[in-house]
Amino acid sequence: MEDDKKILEDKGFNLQGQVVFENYSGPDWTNKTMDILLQKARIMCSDEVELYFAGVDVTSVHLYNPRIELEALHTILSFLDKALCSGYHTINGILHTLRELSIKLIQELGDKIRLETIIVTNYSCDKERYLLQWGKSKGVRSKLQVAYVEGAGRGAIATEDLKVGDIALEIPVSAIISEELVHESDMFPILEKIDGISLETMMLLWSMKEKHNPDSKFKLYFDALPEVFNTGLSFGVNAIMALDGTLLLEETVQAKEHLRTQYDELFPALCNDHPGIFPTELYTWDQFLWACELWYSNGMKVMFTDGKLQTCLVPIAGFLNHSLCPHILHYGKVDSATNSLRFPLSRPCNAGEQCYLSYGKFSSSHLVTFYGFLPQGENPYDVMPLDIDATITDCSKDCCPLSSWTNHMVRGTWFSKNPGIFHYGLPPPLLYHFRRAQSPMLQANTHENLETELEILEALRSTFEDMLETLGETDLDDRSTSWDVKLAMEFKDQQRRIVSSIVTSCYYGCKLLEDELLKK
Ligand SMILES: C[S@@+](CC[C@H](N)C(=O)[O-])C[C@H]1O[C@@H](n2cnc3c(N)ncnc32)[C@H](O)[C@@H]1O
Repeated sequence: MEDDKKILEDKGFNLQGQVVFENYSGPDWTNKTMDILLQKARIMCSDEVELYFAGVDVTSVHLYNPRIELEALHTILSFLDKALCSGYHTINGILHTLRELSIKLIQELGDKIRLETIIVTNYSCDKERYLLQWGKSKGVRSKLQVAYVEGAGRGAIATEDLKVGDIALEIPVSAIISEELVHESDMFPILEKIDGISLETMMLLWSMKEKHNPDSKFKLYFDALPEVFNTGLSFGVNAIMALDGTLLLEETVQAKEHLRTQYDELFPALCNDHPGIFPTELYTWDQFLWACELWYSNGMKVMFTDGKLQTCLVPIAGFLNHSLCPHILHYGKVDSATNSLRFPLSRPCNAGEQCYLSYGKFSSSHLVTFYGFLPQGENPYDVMPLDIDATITDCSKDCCPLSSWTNHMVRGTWFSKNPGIFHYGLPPPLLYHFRRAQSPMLQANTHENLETELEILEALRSTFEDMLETLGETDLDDRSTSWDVKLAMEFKDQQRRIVSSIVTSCYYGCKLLEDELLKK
């Protein structure tokens, strides 16, 4: 993030800087102060993708990414809470007023982005209820219940109105499936002798057998797992063919090949050498793939109190679905006071509403491959990497913050607020790269360079038009087919929409430039 820091400093933002409250009087003081705090916090919470698309205009970051807005408001709230706890008594009133305003803004943001959850009523949730009861007996505290929700399997529904900071779910470490279990198992002495095998793979092999163990401590957890996962790793030939023209085709094929190689390295050898511990019928390729999908779609990174980060399966928390602007943003660190994993709310969730988690800042291609779904709403992390030789501008690294980006990408131009001349809704570092490539001595975007601009935009338009052609037309006849073809086609539609937005933006950009040139 060194480059990002540089961009911030160039904009006059000092991340380490103290917040100084000045002139706390006047009717609009609270709103103005909140604006200043938000500008800082948005930048602090921005990731490389947002900073790339914002270019030097980092203050615009929040407009298109509600998740960053939520993180920023949350950062402010934590800062105010800390300040209130540390007892700056003279300004307590001000801090409280700002705190109330942050809570109000978080509430308003939640209302704006609320997703409707349709609960499917004709599904019994017996297995899930048994698991919740088991959890309670193990010390799990939950303000969530499980229901079948349209389009996402099971989901977690708030049983009461939950406020910012409330703990929706608390799981004691003893109810988490972690490495400890594989260490204690009879497989460990065999597995630890295998060269290069990771603890994650050991856990995966352990879970394949434990799933069938009638005496397992986690039996109710395994019983409540889906029989199939329907991720991109299970795509059939037709779905893979439907991905033709997208990068996801190669990604899914490679991911599956990688897993197949891993399986072939272990089996049938382990079953032949240790049939008592690795029974052949439990270690088929299909069951291996099921376990991979389980760990990819349900595994959670957990930081334990000894500082070790492990991928774990967390019963009950595994019912939480993902959202682009979730209720639960910060989780995954075991609380040392309670020795439990807590899931606190970053935005309110009303009783009966589905409570969402963030799985991470993932692109749709990642979510399709490893989780098997496309999130609702516009995903700001849906970026297409561009294979561009960025070394042309490398020599000018220090002159302009835009030159520091070496990996270029695009996303839907609807995320940009600036379709105007010299911007065209396209990422500023990408345009900068092409400008420098065309005319290395270029100092600024001026009307002298209109011809160069036009050449760049025409070249970009032609590249993305070719890409659109490669993606082909939507085949509406295939809509009623299997889940995998449907998902692959929805993904491709989304890719088409992104590319098409870029073509349209280039087209309008060219028009703007032609009009300007006529005026000259
Ligand atoms: C950790 S599990 C969540 C619980 C899951 N729905 C279930 O029934 O077991 C992750 C899986 O839930 C589904 N999922 C999560 N978020 C989703 C969303 N926003 N839309 C559709 N499916 C989602 C995907 O199938 C994903 O692989």
